[in-house]
Amino acid sequence: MQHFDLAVIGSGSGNSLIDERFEGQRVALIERDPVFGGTCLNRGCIPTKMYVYPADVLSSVDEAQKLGITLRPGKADWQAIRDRVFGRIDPISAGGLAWRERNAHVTVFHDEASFVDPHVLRVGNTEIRADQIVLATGSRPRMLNVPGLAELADRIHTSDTVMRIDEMPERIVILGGGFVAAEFAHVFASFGVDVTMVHRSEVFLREEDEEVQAAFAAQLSKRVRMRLNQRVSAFEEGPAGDVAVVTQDRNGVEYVYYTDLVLVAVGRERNYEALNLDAAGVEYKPNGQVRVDAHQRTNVPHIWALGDISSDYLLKHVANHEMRTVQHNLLYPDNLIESDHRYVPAAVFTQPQIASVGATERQLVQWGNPYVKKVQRYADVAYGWAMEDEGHFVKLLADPRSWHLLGAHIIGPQASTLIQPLVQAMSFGLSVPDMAKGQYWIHPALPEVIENALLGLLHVERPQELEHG
Ligand SMILES: Cc1cc2nc3c(=O)[nH]c(=O)nc-3n(C[C@H](O)[C@H](O)[C@H](O)COP(=O)(O)OP(=O)(O)OC[C@H]3O[C@@H](n4cnc5c(N)ncnc54)[C@H](O)[C@@H]3O)c2cc1C
Ligand SMILES: NC(=O)c1ccc[n+]([C@@H]2O[C@H](COP(=O)([O-])OP(=O)(O)OC[C@H]3O[C@@H](n4cnc5c(N)ncnc54)[C@H](O)[C@@H]3O)[C@@H](O)[C@H]2O)c1
Repeated sequence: MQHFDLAVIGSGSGNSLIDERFEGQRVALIERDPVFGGTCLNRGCIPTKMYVYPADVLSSVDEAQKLGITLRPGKADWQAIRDRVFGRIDPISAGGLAWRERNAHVTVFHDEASFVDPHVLRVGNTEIRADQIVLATGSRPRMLNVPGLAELADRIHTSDTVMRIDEMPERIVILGGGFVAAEFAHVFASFGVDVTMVHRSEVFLREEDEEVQAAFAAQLSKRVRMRLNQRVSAFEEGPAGDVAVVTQDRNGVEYVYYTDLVLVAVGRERNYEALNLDAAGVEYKPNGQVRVDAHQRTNVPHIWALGDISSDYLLKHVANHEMRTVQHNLLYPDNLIESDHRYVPAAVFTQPQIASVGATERQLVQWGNPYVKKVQRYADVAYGWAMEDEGHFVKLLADPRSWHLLGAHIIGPQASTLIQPLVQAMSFGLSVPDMAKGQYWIHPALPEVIENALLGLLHVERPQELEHG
């Protein structure tokens, strides 16, 4: 049996872990997918944003009129966009694998890994032994278990497949109301596709602040049909050889949506089943989330986990952070470090963009935390005037005793960029007055909307009990 110092399962964030500092070790890297490099590179963050950018450019035509310019409505060449995206990504994936296979200290296995015992993995038809094992097996799209799925499978897609289709559909039904649904709704609507979003609950983007949710629904509903509180009950062949998506609302009333293509975007499931975790005694939650401590160590001391398989956050920047924790802890076992999950930001690259970090107002109310809030409109700062902005804002929540930020929520252009100084302030404990007044803010740049939100916080009325404290 081949013996390794380290076995890493999963070539996404797991692959990045194996840097030159592991050159003295014998390392096994195991990947079951013929495509190397994991979700973010091949079917997640990167290709989606490469579709979002042209969607942003195309949809800017709608903004032009109010600025006094006339742009001709554009047209998306699906095949050109698709080929540009994957013409760039596929060689990166293939090149990454080729480079890895040339590493003398790394053996790449192209097979599925499962535990035989805490130190032994079955990899295809062979068994290997490793002193340390890292689980980085990620997640996959959740599929709905609905009649008609198998028969119409060629037209029912997930985020794994929809970006590679040959022709852009005229109509698409998107099932779900989370990040994936929101981003693809923007992409397809901007490309001129007739988009219907069907969601089983009553709000889109359930984790976001309520004011952001409301603004998002109001703005996206101008471009796509949004249907709430409906569950899919069947997929059927439609009269025109299309797909009939049959849904039911909470009162049992049935609806039918005819479409050329369906995108199922109802969340993700962790890739834990094939690992046979019980054979290693590794603890996991009923949904497959592997339990880890702050060092990213499972209950079995030589088995570590990172990224979607174990994290509360299915985000690449979190997977990368956790990867660096595991990397350090493998290299310096006498000086273990912890992952920092205090201020994890997220951005939804839809239109309008959304970004957030920290608590929502709803959470602060639930927790009974005193807070002050300021909602600052883009439209009230100079750059917002230049943009003739409507409906976008920054919402800040702060502790009126310590003046530390508790949450930041942005909906509007460049939200994913504007949030970063707020993440920095929260991470390093910068107070609202210091951040607002202790530095220059470039005039008349868009971050003035953050500056004004911070200054505004200092002027809102504080809860009465604090005035006398
Ligand atoms: C459409 C989409 C858009 C996204 N956009 C963003 C974004 O903009 N920003 C962001 O931060 N995050 C985004 N994400 C989330 C991000 O892609 C993931 O959080 C991240 O890629 C997880 O990385 P990972 O290393 O944990 O897993 P992965 O990258 O999924 O890697 C896991 C690998 O393990 C392999 N594997 C699984 N089981 C086994 C086994 N038993 N044996 C061998 N190999 C196995 C899999 O084949 C896979 O290659 C997006 C996700 C999706 C789906
Ligand atoms: N920009 C980004 O950072 C980005 C982009 C895409 C995805 N992601 C990550 O990937 C994760 C997965 O995205 P997602 O949109 O698939 O999931 P999600 O968890 O964001 O949303 C899933 C939605 O589907 C609904 N749902 C769940 N089960 C259902 C069922 N059986 N029937 C009908 N509806 C159901 C949920 O209510 C929820 O609204 C995100 O949570 C995020 O962490 C990040």
